[in-house]
Amino acid sequence: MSETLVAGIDSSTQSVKVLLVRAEDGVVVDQASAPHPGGTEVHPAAWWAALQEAGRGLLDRAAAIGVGGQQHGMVALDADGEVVRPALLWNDLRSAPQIDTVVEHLGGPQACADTIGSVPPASFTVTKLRWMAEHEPENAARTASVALPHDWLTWKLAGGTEAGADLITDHGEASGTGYYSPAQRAWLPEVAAWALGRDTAPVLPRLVDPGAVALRTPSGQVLSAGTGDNMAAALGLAIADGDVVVSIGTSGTAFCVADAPTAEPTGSVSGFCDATGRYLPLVCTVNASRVLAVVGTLLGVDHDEFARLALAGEPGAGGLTLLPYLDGERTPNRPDATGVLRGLTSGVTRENFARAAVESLLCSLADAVDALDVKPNRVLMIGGGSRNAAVQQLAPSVFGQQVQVLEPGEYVALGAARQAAWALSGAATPPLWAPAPSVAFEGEPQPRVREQYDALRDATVGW
Ligand SMILES: Nc1ncnc2c1ncn2[C@@H]1O[C@H](COP(=O)(O)OP(=O)(O)O)[C@@H](O)[C@H]1O
Ligand SMILES: O=C(CO)[C@@H](O)[C@H](O)COP(=O)(O)O
Repeated sequence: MSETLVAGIDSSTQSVKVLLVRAEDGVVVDQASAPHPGGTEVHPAAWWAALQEAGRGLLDRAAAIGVGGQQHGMVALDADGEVVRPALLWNDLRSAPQIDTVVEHLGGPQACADTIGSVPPASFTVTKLRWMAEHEPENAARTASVALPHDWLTWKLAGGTEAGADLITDHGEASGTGYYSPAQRAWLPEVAAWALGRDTAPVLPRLVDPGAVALRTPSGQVLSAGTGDNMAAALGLAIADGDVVVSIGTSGTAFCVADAPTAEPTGSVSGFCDATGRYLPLVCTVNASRVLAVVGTLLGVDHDEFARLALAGEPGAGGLTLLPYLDGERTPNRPDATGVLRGLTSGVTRENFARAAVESLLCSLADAVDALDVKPNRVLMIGGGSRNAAVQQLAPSVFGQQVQVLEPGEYVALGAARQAAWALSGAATPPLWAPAPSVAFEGEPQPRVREQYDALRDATVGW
């Protein structure tokens, strides 16, 4: 008897990854990836071209397909379904000035968080729509519908050509827009209309319930609702209460599952929905694996040599402290920040420079975990940066607890595949797949590392 295969897609910031997975037990039978262009403004056609390249010979073998994608990106479509302008991505912080406008419109920080689940950072789509209305009114006026990266790709897979005709999304992705209510689990079209500076709301994707069949491809394959990449990772890892996931990709994220929506008024925690009908409070930073890449490039070394150098450095990096807000920062909200290096002396070494970079990344992620305000039973680490031996070995001493590093894998794409298998099965709950293997790392707590970092972070407010 032939096995049933499903495909999971992760259309993330730097690349697209496609997994072909056995529906029955989640075993990956084939995979491929293709790069995305750099920058924070990308034409969606580039994602579609990359997906076609990576999906060749894989997607057509799947009975069902699920798409996970980088969250928040603004894909504005005109009445003919054409892209109005290149998408502004989650890490494009030009709409930071529009945060206050949105918060004021919704009645202040707490009212805003109660209405849309979050005090929106510049990543959220609503601030980008508002930016477009203020800076490109002709594009705002032409916008007939608004999708997000995974919605648009799912629509393309369904053969969509008419704006709004069959755009779909899920509650997880919708909760990152800023014109959706996690408490009511419904769109707020009036907020989208206001953001675009007009009376009529754009067409918003139809909300599909977790586990439902959303659409079909022209050849009849099931398309599940898809979701944002962090929700997909949560589904791929099948996280439970007490688990906190730390993901080190282009973004750094810390998230957990919850029974009730979050409405945190400081703006640190985004109150998302997950992909199973529950909630996913999440803290996100924009400077993650790139911090390691930038310092590694300056030192002229590859990932492995960089890790070796960092592990040969001293705890606290001999007093060298890096504040890693290289490209501005989202959490804390410092969109205009740049990186700061303190404690540079003539005794500086390559080892301590590498060490300072790893410690700074881990401290910013430890801040993210703290902002969630939960006591983790388990910290699970995923993402490209978690493959770095120095990150793995130093994380427990910075987080002050054991860290489980998941075996290298594409957990966003795996979660999207699990959602596809769920939709295909018609069952009430996702299929049970074996948990991904992980390695546990332990370490002596090093409070001095965080003290040094906290002092620099707090001394540079307003820089
Ligand atoms: N061993 C490693 N050490 C440090 N960084 C790494 C290592 N392996 C991969 N990366 C980084 O991980 C990033 C990709 O991670 P990924 O989770 O796929 O990101 P995204 O989903 O945002 O595209 C790249 O920036 C790459 O440089
Ligand atoms: O904005 C967020 C979460 O709110 C980011 O986590 C994006 O979803 C991008 O993810 P990666 O490409 O870094 O995985």
